[in-house]
Amino acid sequence: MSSEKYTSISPAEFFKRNPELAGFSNPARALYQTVRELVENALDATDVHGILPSIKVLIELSNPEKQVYKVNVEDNGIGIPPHIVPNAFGRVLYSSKYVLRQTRGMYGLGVKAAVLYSQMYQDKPVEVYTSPINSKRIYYFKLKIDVTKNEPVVIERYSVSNDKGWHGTSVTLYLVADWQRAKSRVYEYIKKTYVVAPYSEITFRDPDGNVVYYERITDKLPKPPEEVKPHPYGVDIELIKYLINQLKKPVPVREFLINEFQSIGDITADKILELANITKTKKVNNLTDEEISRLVEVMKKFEDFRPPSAEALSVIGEDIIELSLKKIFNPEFAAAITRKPKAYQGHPFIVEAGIAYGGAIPPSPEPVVLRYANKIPLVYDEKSDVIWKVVSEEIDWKRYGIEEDQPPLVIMVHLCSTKVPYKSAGKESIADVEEIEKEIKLAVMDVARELKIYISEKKKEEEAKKRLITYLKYIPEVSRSLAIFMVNNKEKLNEAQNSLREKLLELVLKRLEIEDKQLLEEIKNYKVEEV
Ligand SMILES: Nc1ncnc2c1ncn2[C@@H]1O[C@H](COP(=O)(O)OP(=O)(O)OP(=O)(O)O)[C@@H](O)[C@H]1O
Repeated sequence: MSSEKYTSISPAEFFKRNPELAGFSNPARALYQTVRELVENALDATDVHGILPSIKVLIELSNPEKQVYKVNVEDNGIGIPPHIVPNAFGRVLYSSKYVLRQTRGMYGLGVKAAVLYSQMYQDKPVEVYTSPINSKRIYYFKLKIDVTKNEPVVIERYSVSNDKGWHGTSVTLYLVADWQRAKSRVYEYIKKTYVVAPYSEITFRDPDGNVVYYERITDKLPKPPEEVKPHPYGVDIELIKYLINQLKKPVPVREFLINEFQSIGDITADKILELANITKTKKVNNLTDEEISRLVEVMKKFEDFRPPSAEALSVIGEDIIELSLKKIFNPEFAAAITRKPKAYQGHPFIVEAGIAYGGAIPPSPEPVVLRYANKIPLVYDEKSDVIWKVVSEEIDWKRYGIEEDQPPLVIMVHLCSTKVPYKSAGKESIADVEEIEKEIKLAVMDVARELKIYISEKKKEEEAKKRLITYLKYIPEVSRSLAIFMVNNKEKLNEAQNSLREKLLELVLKRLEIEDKQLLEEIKNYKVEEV
């Protein structure tokens, strides 16, 4: 007889048992991941809603004996309505981001995974202060998660008057962590976050008391993403059933298609229903399972839909990428490209790429690859990411004029989508979806071509300079001989010699088509005295 025991566990219990799936695999990574989840929520509560972010991050050693660290992140975002707070922080898989709009968050897990990790090894609850926009009160909550029930347990709550009109959220978590091992990743994460959001102001105080302040360098916020309806290419049977269940009252299937999906108008709805052999006027609640299945099949194969709307996406933009690359790496060359929107399985996506070369970039056997997804810098698991695969395996850099064994090269790639295909809930690497891989390759090739032009022009200039220097060496001697030949008056000899020098120099420069103004100046100054 079998002695197997069958039980079910709650989502909270599942992530408590498997914290590594959410990125909490050890005390160092847990600290990094906590900062990340809080900062991402802070940014989602600001830039996505058209607010210029001001974010404060603080990490402090709270109990040296047990290595308990306090992490506090405060934002000036939209705040959280008080009746939502307990679930937002205490119920795994509860989110405001299960809609079709590009946000950093998408699973409804991040901050709860941090709370779960926090309460596993120390006893202080999570603390939240929040005030929604225009709220007259600031609300305070202290809570934990009941892991078995996947429910918040509110330990303390109160509210105070919001005299100064503050809005935003401040979250404090305590966790057993390893700052020394997390340090470089936390710094890297904050810096890379700021790089693609230079419209933010970020203050970071670390446990050693060091304060870094990233000032806002532009007030220009990227266009916030808009919520969109699902695209028919992304449809499945369960989605149709879900959308039908969400309706306040049953409507005819034709109206349902037009109202609930993007890219379906009167004519397209008629065509789809004809192909699926469903009566237009049939109410959706009367559709059989077989009819829904036929409808899905037709929608997936229908070729005349417009591609998914890119309104739901918010890119970083070529200007900001180029500016940031120049600011951080101080290269001799930088370029960026934002490609046109594309789609995979009904999800719109855009790939952006940037390249920086030379200057202060140190030579390295492998290029430095900066990976971003929905404006989140991806810091861990580089080698398992499709971006790495494209940059290191699919591009033949020699074809783009890079001949060094250790090129001073930085490649930046940003994927934005309403659905980023992460490999795990820790959101550190992107899966190799064919359409996305192809776009990444095209984007990197676009910027690499610009680099190729730059390198080949630079080479031409350098060769010309070398030739020129050879010619220049002969100019004084040639002009002296010619001058002796031309004038017999000793007093005029110098004058003639100088004028011949000038003319010969001009001729050589013209013949070599030197156009680089700086180089020209250098050569003119270099001329006679040094030769
Ligand atoms: N600082 C904040 N300001 C406003 N709302 C917040 C803030 N932090 C959390 N929330 C709300 O709490 C919800 C849950 O956050 P959580 O980090 O658990 O998941 P998520 O951000 O939705 O998705 P993901 O798991 O992918 O990060 C968010 O969807 C948001 O509505």
